[in-house]
Amino acid sequence: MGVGGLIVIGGDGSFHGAHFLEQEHGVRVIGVPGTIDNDLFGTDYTIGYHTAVQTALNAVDRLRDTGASHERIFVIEVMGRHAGHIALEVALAGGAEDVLIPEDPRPLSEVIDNVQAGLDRGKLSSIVIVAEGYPGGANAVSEAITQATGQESRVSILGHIQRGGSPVAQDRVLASVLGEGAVLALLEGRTGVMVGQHGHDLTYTPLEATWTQRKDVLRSLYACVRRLSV
Ligand SMILES: Nc1ncnc2c1ncn2[C@@H]1O[C@H](COP(=O)(O)OP(=O)(O)O)[C@@H](O)[C@H]1O
Ligand SMILES: O=P(O)(O)OC[C@H]1O[C@](O)(COP(=O)(O)O)[C@@H](O)[C@@H]1O
Repeated sequence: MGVGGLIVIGGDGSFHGAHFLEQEHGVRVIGVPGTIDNDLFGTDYTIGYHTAVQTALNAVDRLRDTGASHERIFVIEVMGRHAGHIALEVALAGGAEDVLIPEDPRPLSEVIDNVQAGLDRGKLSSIVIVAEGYPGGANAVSEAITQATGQESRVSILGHIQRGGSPVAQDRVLASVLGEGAVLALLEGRTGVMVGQHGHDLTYTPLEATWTQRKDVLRSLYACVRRLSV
């Protein structure tokens, strides 16, 4: 085909295509992780993730104003069909009362107890962050909270605004570092790997491992959200 090398930016769908191009046509390929979900094995962070978190957090800050002034519970749904990375960071940074993620479909009674405990202590508003992939999404969570506590709650589904806009500095830096790493990898003769970053180190993970292995959410963050939401 006359293609010396190909750098593919994307997630597991794009990497599947890149893998088959390499296997079936001998094209040298390097993957660069790009997804707001941050759910790719082989890198601490993916390009787009930090921007999506910041965008969602800005929305949470705005919704908090109505929550406080109107004394309401807000159930805010963030993206993440299969992953709770965005939800966890938004919940922690946004001071949410609780967070629900697909990796841990715990019973809603726990969230209700948490919200009720806040109400009993005189809290006038609460924020619950729900990742899109949690069963039933924000609507189911809101209905259950209202039914159990008798308090009005409002749902806000942030949707596709989380996947666009001007990237935050962390994403620009990450994209620059990984982009350079991908070009250098090709020049060094590497192929069939995704360039990622662990701490300050660049790493190269076989493309197949990025979809056969799973990156877990940071359990320490999850525990921290729940400890701080008292
Ligand atoms: N198994 C596959 N083989 C070849 N190409 C694929 C495969 N899966 C996805 N693709 C291609 O990769 C593109 C991006 O995949 P998609 O799943 O939409 O996004 P992402 O790369 O973020 O996972 C698709 O539009 C499709 O053309
Ligand atoms: O409705 P769409 O366009 O399929 O997008 C929603 C899905 O894409 C994601 O935003 C991930 O997108 P990217 O991997 O392209 O960044 C998921 O969180 C969500 O489930």
